[in-house]
Amino acid sequence: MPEVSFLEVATSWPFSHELSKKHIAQTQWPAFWISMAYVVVIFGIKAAMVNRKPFDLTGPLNYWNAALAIFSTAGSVFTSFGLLHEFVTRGFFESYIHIGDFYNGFSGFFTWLFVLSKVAEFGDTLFIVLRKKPLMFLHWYHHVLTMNYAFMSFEANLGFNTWITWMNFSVHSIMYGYYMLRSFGVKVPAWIARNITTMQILQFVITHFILFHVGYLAMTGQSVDSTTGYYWFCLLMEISYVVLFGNFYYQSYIKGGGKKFNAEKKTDKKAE
Ligand SMILES: CC(C)(COP(=O)(O)OP(=O)(O)OC[C@H]1O[C@@H](n2cnc3c(N)ncnc32)[C@H](O)[C@@H]1OP(=O)(O)O)[C@@H](O)C(=O)NCCC(=O)NCCSC(=O)CC(=O)O
Repeated sequence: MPEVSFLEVATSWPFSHELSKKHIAQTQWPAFWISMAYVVVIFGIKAAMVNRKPFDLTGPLNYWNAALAIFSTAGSVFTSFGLLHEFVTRGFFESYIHIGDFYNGFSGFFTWLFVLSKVAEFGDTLFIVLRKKPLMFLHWYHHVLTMNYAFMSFEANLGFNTWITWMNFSVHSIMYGYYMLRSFGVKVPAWIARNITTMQILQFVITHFILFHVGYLAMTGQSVDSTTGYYWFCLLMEISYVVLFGNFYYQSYIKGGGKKFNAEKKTDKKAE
């Protein structure tokens, strides 16, 4: 199979879903090995930083978060149009049962970039370890698994990936907006962080409903655009995210008044 370059896909017009699939198919294994190297590198840096002062990376972090916030917002807008087109032309349920035009045109272009951006998002963790901020299991586990799911499942033309892409872009536009404000030094109230965590959990819960519906249709012998392997990969991944983010929510906002709310009270007192 001839190699397909990034530029070839990026400049294909109208956007070619088939070409983007070839591109992701040929990069999915390098991406897998990058994700393994990522784990080694972040823990290596974490260990190397033990006796060093944290780097002040405020400037680069501002640009990083701003870029990801802009990219996610653009992705959210274009995939919203893509999904809306599916609702109007094929109906609400069909938008996740079978694939239509979503992977073509601008929404297809951004979905392809979405997959690739999952490798770029590893950069978040570099900032965490170099700035000596706490590295949560949830964080690196989520980054590794989401990236591999996005790359591996792209070839399978899954109906429900349209919704997953759109929801994740939309939540990330707000999440990176939040991180951007934080790195700019803006004091964002804990209730806003709580609402963002709620939105993250909500996207995983909605995906559960979609998967249950698709699973029910498949079990009753109806046609769905899914495969058994990727269906279970997706379902188990989503279950683990609900558990981990649910626990994060409990620790941050509920247990003993909530870590984030308590930290906020402390800084408010100091400021008085
Ligand atoms: C409200 C949240 C978005 C963020 O909660 P956090 O506890 O991480 O947030 P926080 O306010 O305490 O910020 C932690 C510190 O990280 C800095 N920080 C800045 N930019 C960052 C970036 N791009 N990635 C990670 N950390 C970053 C902040 O400035 C802050 O540093 P300082 O203390 O110096 O100000 C939450 O819902 C969440 O997702 N928590 C899980 C942690 C995580 O890694 N999430 C992102 C990947 S998960 C994801 O992406 C899910 C999805 O797919 O939807």
